[in-house]
Amino acid sequence: MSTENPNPTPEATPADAAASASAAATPEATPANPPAEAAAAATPEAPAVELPFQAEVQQVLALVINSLYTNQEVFLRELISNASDALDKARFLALTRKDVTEQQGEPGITITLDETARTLTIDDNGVGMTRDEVVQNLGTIAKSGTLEFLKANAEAAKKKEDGSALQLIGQFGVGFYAAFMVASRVDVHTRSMLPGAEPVLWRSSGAGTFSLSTGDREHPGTRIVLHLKEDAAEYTKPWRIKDIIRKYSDFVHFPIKLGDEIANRSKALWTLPKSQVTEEQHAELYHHVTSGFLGEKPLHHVHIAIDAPVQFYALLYIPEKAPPDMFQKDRQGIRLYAKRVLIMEDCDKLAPLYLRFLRGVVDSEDLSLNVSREILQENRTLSQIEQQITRQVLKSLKELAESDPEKYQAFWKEFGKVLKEGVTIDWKNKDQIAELCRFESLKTEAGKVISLRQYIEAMPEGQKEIYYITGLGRAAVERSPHLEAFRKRGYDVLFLTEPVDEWVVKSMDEFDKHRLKSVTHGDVDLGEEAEDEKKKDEAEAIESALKAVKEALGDRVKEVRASRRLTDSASCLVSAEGDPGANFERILKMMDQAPGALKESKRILELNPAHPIVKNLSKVAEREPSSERVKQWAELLHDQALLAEGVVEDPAKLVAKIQDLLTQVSSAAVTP
Ligand SMILES: Nc1ncnc2c1ncn2[C@@H]1O[C@H](COP(=O)(O)OP(=O)(O)OP(=O)(O)O)[C@@H](O)[C@H]1O
Repeated sequence: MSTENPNPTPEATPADAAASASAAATPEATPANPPAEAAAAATPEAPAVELPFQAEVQQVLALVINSLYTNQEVFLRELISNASDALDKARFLALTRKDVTEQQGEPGITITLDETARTLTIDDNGVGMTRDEVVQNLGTIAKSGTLEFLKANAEAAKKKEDGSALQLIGQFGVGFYAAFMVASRVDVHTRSMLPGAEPVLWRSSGAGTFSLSTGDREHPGTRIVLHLKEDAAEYTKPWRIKDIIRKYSDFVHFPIKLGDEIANRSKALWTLPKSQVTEEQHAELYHHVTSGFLGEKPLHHVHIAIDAPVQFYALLYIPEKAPPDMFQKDRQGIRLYAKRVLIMEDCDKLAPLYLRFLRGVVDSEDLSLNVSREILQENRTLSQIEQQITRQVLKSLKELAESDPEKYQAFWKEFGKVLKEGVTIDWKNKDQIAELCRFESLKTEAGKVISLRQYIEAMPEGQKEIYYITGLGRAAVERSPHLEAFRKRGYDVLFLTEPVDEWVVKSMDEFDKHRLKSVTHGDVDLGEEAEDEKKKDEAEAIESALKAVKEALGDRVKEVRASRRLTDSASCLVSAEGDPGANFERILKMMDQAPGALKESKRILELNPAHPIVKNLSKVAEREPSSERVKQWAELLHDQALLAEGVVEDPAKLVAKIQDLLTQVSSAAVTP
């Protein structure tokens, strides 16, 4: 759901009403994005009606009540979180529309406990809900797939007994229903700030239906009364409630009143000096802004306070695990506040795409509350904030890599492939991002990574270039014949095994003055004169093989030449310098962006002049350059080069060729 400016003009128009009435049917409707003008929605004198919960809600409720019962106390966190959001939305509406009903009193949350009646009441003077919104918000489940996810995870989470079950609740917009873990009946008295809204009373015992009637709430806001179950009487004890608030909701930047006391510190965490924010508070805010994403603590946070050229605070979190929506367009992002007022719940203009794993809050004094989403698209202040955030986050990651390499590796494992995109799109910060990149290599163990800087520092004398190989995984590149000469020389070769790497190397010609060079492209020159001479002689010695093989393969290869990169294998295929390369072409094909349009570039077949097969072939080819036998061997040298890359176009045909050859060899062996 997004809290964009719902209506920048002060007067509601018929068009608004029509638009918002249709919005009421959408699950994304929120009070700050009003789905229905109250005038169109309320039916003031209607008697109480009994309505069924959406079928999904019934199942979710059953799961919440019966399966996810450990750590019950978080129900309060969920209700406070909703109240805090409602207060944020009220502030926003009050500042952007003149026609809404004024909020009464200071914005805040009040909790009242009644031991005798065994009730807990949580009251906010936030945005409230219209009748339609009540039905929509407390009768259905907004996010699709919620039930399936809960079902799939509830049992596993329950078994773990580490609280992860409850974390599931917040993540899927079913926070409110957590009330039924502790309450046998819930009454919601609410009244929307929208013009003409009537009070509504929603009531349910969580068993299949809810009733809806005209309420008696005088002012905008929501009061939720929990009639606690017998075994939940502890939640009428002030000390218990205070504890829970301290534990989960201390960061809430509205006062939470409990009796005569304010139970939380009610200060926007991001405005505090860094040293004053505890790890627990970070965890709480993180939970709030991520809707309790899997209940994890943030892996790392970046706390920014900047005064010029634009004033803003930012408290940004990097999750422990990649959020499942990271690659979706409507993923959760960073919340944008202007002068402590939430103006957008998910603003994608605050960080570049390659930092899309960031979650958190940005708050600026320099933004007008009246900005609409369209204006934000072009907003200069926002782009200045984005630049600062980018710089600070990259700096913080660099510090993390230096101070806590293990944690950095954990970060890299989850988000490396996203961060790497930065090399290809952010020219200004390309070098800093390149510094942050990590790769496996010929010399690292599987799963271990090194930086480009570490690579350079470990280069043996004489090595000038940074060598890499691209492919679809460590296993695919590790045994590649292209690495043979490098292995022999003791040169390391970076393994670039993610699709994005192809774009990375195309955007990065060099790093710290060392050229990046693909070991599967062009010629290799490992730089020893004497070697060169020797190779030249060897190449001359296999002249006939080179010619005969080229003739046999015809147009399928660009060239057949003697290899300087093979030591053990007989043949390999390489791309000409400047050609896209086989792996890249394979990736493009998989992406299938322009089916059929992609023409594979031809490659060069290299033969190892020191290999017995090649030497023998050369001798035979001298005698009978176009014989069937020579053609057959040429085919096999080509096939075996493809096989080494894990790609054989027609395996059955290859098997037939091998069988043929074995037949000849075995016949020769039995004939004395
Ligand atoms: N105190 C409240 N005031 C106004 N609206 C509320 C209040 N409590 C709940 N709502 C509305 O009911 C909706 C459903 O609440 P619920 O806690 O089930 O999910 P959510 O808050 O949308 O998702 P999540 O818990 O993941 O943040 C909210 O999005 C909000 O629109």
